[in-house]
Amino acid sequence: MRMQPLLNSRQMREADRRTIENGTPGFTLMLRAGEAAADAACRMLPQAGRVLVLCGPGNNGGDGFVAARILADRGHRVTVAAMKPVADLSGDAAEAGHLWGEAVCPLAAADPAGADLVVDALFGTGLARDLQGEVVEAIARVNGAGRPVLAIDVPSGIDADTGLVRGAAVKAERTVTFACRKPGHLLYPGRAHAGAVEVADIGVSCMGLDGPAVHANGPEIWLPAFPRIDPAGHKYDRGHALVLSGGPGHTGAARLAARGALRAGAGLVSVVTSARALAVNAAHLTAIMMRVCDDPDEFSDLLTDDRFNALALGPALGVGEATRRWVEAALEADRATVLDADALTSFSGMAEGFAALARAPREHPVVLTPHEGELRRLLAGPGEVSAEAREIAGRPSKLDRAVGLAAFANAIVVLKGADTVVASPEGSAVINENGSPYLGTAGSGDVLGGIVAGLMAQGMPGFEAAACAVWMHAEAGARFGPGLIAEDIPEGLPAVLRDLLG
Ligand SMILES: NC(=O)C1=CN([C@@H]2O[C@H](COP(=O)(O)OP(=O)(O)OC[C@H]3O[C@@H](n4cnc5c(N)ncnc54)[C@H](O)[C@@H]3O)[C@@H](O)[C@H]2O)[C@@H](O)CC1
Ligand SMILES: [K+]
Repeated sequence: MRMQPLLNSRQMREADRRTIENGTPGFTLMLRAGEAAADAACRMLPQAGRVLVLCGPGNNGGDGFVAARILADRGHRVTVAAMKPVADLSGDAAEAGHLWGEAVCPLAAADPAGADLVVDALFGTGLARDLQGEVVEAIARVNGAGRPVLAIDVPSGIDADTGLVRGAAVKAERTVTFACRKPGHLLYPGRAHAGAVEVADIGVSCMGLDGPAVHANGPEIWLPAFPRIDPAGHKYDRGHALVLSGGPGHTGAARLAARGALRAGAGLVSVVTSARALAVNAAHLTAIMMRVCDDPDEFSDLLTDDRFNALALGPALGVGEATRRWVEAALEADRATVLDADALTSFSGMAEGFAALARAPREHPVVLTPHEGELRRLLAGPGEVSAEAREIAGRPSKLDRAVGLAAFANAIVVLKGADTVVASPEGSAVINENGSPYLGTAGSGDVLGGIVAGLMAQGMPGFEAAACAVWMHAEAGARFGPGLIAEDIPEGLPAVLRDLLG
């Protein structure tokens, strides 16, 4: 299993530049890129057919001209429509335009409805601003025609770094990209626009580049750090996770999280419950134990016992001062801690105060698991918030928001969604892609927090535990499929673990 780096457009330009400096001409790279695109097009259209290639003004368009030449040589009827006449192109793209060597029609005349396949080579990693005018119209015609579309490198109009639509964006059935995928292939809406993404090796290395280390999430990231069971060990070697329960009527979330922690392999898991909620918790728990704490001071006393080594709190605790005090007690105790839901929302408009608590010197990791709304409420109020916090909340890119909050709070951040991002305070991140829409079900996030805590209870480092939990949670959910409810996710973990651990 190899790590899958995701390079942003600046890193990709740097990788191209280094390859060219090391002796491979840029035009050679373009020929390889164009050939890879033509190969992908032929797989989509195995019989000779009508292919419309749309070429932009830069090197993405250059790849398109090369692909057009190869497709025509292989017997397809190829029409090229371009934003600029070949005479106005420069550099490698001009050379590619000459290689095509046949008529080019203006973009406005392109007729996607009359094609069996559309090859989109308008813009790639060089997209620098929102699209306007005739390109937007052409993209609307392509998307409206309903013909299969192959995008070269990135669906045009998708920002390769953020996955956001810049004005308008092509909807592709497949995308062929070069060297490695870009964050915009995994982040929505880019992921939906890209369709199936294949990576072509054109002789450009993605390794050893400066800047953020962003990867696709997968076992190669965290399996080496996965806690291995000692054949001679016992449950006390595998940690004791505590999950805080809400009051009577709000206890289910904690039990879901606790079940996630136990299935993830924690040796012992206890639900911390008030005396008032004890009966209802007791009625529903068997392998999971209970501890009664009626206030944060009792919780602090409990935490003088250092066998309790991982904590999860937030879901169904209620928003307000009381929950803030439980969070303070948890953070002061310096255990591996997961904060979710109400534990975050209770600090709405108090981002600085929250960050000060989380940033206090500590030995054990803090993992925050907000969804977008919780991140926004934490960082942007309502209430007085610093310009720094507001700026992070307002970043257009999900990746940048996650990395920003991680640095701000000196915590690992799991920014949840269909394209969950896990970010470390140092700026590295993974983007998850094995999820399924069925995971968006009540209580699903509670189970996730519990899995993170369960892994950390076994000594797994915070970032790896978070990335692993996100992946296993998504995998269990995706395998279950339709009808999934949160209770099914912990029960799906043993099969996932069996496959992972062999
Ligand atoms: N040596 C290389 O750099 C290689 C690049 N390759 C291809 O080159 C692409 C990157 O090429 P470029 O950097 O030329 O970038 P693009 O071809 O993506 O687009 C850049 C051009 O579009 C213009 N532009 C940007 N945003 C615009 C907007 N909103 N409206 C109108 N015009 C806009 C820019 O001024 C520039 O002329 C990659 O995506 C890939 O397809 C491949 O050929 C492999 C090798
Ligand atoms: K493109």
